[in-house]
Amino acid sequence: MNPNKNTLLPLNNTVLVPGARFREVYYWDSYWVIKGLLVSGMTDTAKGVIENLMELAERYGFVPNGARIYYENRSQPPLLSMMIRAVYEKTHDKALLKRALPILLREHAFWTSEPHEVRVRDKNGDEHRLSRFWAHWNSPRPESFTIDTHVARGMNKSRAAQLYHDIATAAESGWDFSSRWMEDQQNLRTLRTSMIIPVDLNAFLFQMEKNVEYFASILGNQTIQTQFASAASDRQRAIQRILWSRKRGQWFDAWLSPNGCSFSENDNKTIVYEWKQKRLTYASNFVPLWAGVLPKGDPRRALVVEALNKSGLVLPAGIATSLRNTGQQWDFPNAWAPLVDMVIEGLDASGIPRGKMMAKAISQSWIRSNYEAYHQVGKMLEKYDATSCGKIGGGGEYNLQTGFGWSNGVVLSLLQKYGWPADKPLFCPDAL
Ligand SMILES: OC[C@H]1O[C@H](O[C@H]2O[C@H](CO)[C@@H](O)[C@H](O)[C@H]2O)[C@H](O)[C@@H](O)[C@@H]1O
Repeated sequence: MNPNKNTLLPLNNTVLVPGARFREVYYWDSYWVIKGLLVSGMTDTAKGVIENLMELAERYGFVPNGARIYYENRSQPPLLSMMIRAVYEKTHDKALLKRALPILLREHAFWTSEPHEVRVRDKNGDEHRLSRFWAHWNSPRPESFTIDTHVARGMNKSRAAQLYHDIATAAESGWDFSSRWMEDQQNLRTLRTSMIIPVDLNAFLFQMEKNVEYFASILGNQTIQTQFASAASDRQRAIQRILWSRKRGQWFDAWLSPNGCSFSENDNKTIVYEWKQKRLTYASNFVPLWAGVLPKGDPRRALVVEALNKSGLVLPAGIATSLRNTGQQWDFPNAWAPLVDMVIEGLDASGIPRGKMMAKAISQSWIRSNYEAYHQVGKMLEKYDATSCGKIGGGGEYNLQTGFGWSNGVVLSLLQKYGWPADKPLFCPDAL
């Protein structure tokens, strides 16, 4: 392949792609692809997937959205450390950790420096640092150029540039697109992605910090171990003070005020934003349970399990992404394998008996629905519809894609975890 005539970024190891339209490596998809590879005993291939991402991170200082030239302006949800942990737990390969550590430090610096990192104060006036998504781009996305220019029609140059930035930033979040990032929760023209502190991103960064602490402890690097233990505990405190709602038993995204801000006491040049939780229901509100933000035995875990149970997101065929049907793909009624997996794993690890039961029940309805849809379409799908067993997903700017990397990975890992009860039919109840 001639890199001057192709948008693909060259990689040195086996490449696994999501499928159909998506013929290149994607960052956060790779975590669930690796889960599937590990279930299939393909550990070396999984290592190769990680090596590809590490090479990209060495080249750019972060892992790009995907292996295409037009994805160089942004990353995606940072799950590299989770991929490394999954492979390490199978192989105990210290050489992998040794190679990964400096790369993870660079990736951490990318997410914890401006403009990704922002400062906010809690109700007691204590200052905290949390991160947001932020693409370095303010033009239409090359891969969806006509669509983006259409969305920005009639806007003046600077308003359009701001919108293009928030569109690309939504792509960095992996949730492209969702009412979650819209001021009025229905119109793409009101996207404000870069002015939101997202729950899931900070949960992923907490995990990254805990993983780096763990890897450093294995490698005997006490300085990094201590530094990251303290980074994780700072973020845990910030997540609890800014994003948690005890009353609602879940975490909510915080919206930054573009006008309301002051300067940091420690350094009078850095902006400290005013913020407000937007208390809307999204599957991402429950990601911190998966990421272990609440320690083992913490009574708040039971509140989260109860809140999820009553959220309206748990439906007959999986977990809905949101409660709002906007026609966007990261909204109701779509159910996505990565979100379903994080919810199931979080419930299972909660230590709450009801949570464990819910995890198993959601897993069964998900496997059934995937199986039924496979039977109808002959392929695994990118997303499903949570409202009814076997129903396929839709919405958004492109047609439903088949293949599909993360759906395959999640179904394999759930089958490995729970098996399938011999006395239970695999087809949807009303299809029998
Ligand atoms: O081409 C449109 C957009 O497509 C990608 O996003 C969607 O597919 C990815 C691959 O499965 C997935 O990681 C992402 O969560 C999906 O929303 C791409 O990541 C976007 O940057 C791109 O504009």
